Amino acid sequence: MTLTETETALLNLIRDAPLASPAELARRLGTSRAAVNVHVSALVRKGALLGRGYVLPAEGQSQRLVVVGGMNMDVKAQTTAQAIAGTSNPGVTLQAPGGVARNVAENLARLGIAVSLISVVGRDDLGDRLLRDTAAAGVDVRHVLRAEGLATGTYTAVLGKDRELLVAVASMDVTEALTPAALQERRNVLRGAAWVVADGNLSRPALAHLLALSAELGVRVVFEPVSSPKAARLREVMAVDNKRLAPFAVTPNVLELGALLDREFPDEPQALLRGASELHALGVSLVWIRRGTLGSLLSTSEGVHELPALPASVRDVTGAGDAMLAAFLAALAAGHAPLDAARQGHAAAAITVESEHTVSPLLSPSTIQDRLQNATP
Ligand SMILES: Nc1ncnc2c1ncn2[C@@H]1O[C@H](COP(=O)(O)OP(=O)(O)OP(=O)(O)O)[C@@H](O)[C@H]1O
Ligand SMILES: O=c1[nH]cc([C@@H]2O[C@H](CO)[C@@H](O)[C@H]2O)c(=O)[nH]1
Repeated sequence: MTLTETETALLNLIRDAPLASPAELARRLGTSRAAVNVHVSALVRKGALLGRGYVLPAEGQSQRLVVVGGMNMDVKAQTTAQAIAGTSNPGVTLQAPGGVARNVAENLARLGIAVSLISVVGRDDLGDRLLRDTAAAGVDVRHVLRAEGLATGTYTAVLGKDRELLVAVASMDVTEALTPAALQERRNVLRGAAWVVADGNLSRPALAHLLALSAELGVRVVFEPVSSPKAARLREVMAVDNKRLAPFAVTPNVLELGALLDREFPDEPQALLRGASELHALGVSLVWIRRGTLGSLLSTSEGVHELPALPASVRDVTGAGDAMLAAFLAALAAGHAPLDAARQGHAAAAITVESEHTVSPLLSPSTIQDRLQNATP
């Protein structure tokens, strides 16, 4: 992270007087309030400040996160014998609250982080259940929109007898109701957040608006692509104005990396790192590429790291990436360095793949620590 002379001077002033107003900072720096706002945004983008209110990163400091995007009821059907296409197969089904943004929010709450969810459900029984279950897990759901005349989203996955995904259908038209205007009405929820997580379920206009709003408020955004078709939305939004709209961080798997950069990538470290460098050149500071059982690659201005996946007895991989992101952010919020935070992310993913639920009810700071200790040779 390289700071300009003015940014360094401003950071020192903020260290001395964390509660000084922008006007006061402008006076001491001999510049305008507008210029202070621009420098503060740059400091947040570079990770030197955590957000507006000029909060500096500090060990153990409690922070609030906001997650924006999709919320579904997941229906997972597993065939009990080898699946036969084009006919009815005997099997078992399980319903569990899902949706990437909702999952990330629930995992964060389970890890003790104060988290608000901005999402949308229909005015129906599934919506009631999702709101009730998500609130019970500790998420602030007061800002979830209830769309009139639209059904709550569902994600229906068919798994084969060895629990591999055969096909899945996401029915999420309701997400369109999360418009730029709906996000604008909720802008005060974003103010002062340590991070905003945006998922790829957001429509292009909503994503563009959220990125612009977060830049204006000086809040860092991490974009979780969800799937390769949805990842392409960020590419299209950034093509308009990548300097202003690039998120601070992105967490694609290999296919989604391809969609972000509009070409295919082989799952090889050198090729993936070239992709990460291209994203850095577009203004993304942190790129964390997921490689399933091969682990992940983390690329920041501090360097590049290859991380292994932790051993696990897999029951259902749904939601592993969501838990991994949540544990990573929870660790960053607690003052850990990105590499250590990423290790905690892999431990959370291992705990999640062992659960039949999309969010493991066993996830907690202590189960993550146990998992890491057991994984150390
Ligand atoms: N079969 C597996 N065995 C052990 N760990 C796994 C397995 N699949 C995934 N994981 C763990 O979960 C992490 C996230 O999974 P993956 O890399 O597939 O990301 P993703 O495609 O974003 O996940 P998601 O299924 O949530 O969309 C992996 O990096 C790894 O730590
Ligand atoms: O298009 C989408 N497909 C799947 C999901 C969700 O992904 C979760 C697993 O990572 C799962 O809960 C599903 O609802 C989504 O939010 N959007």
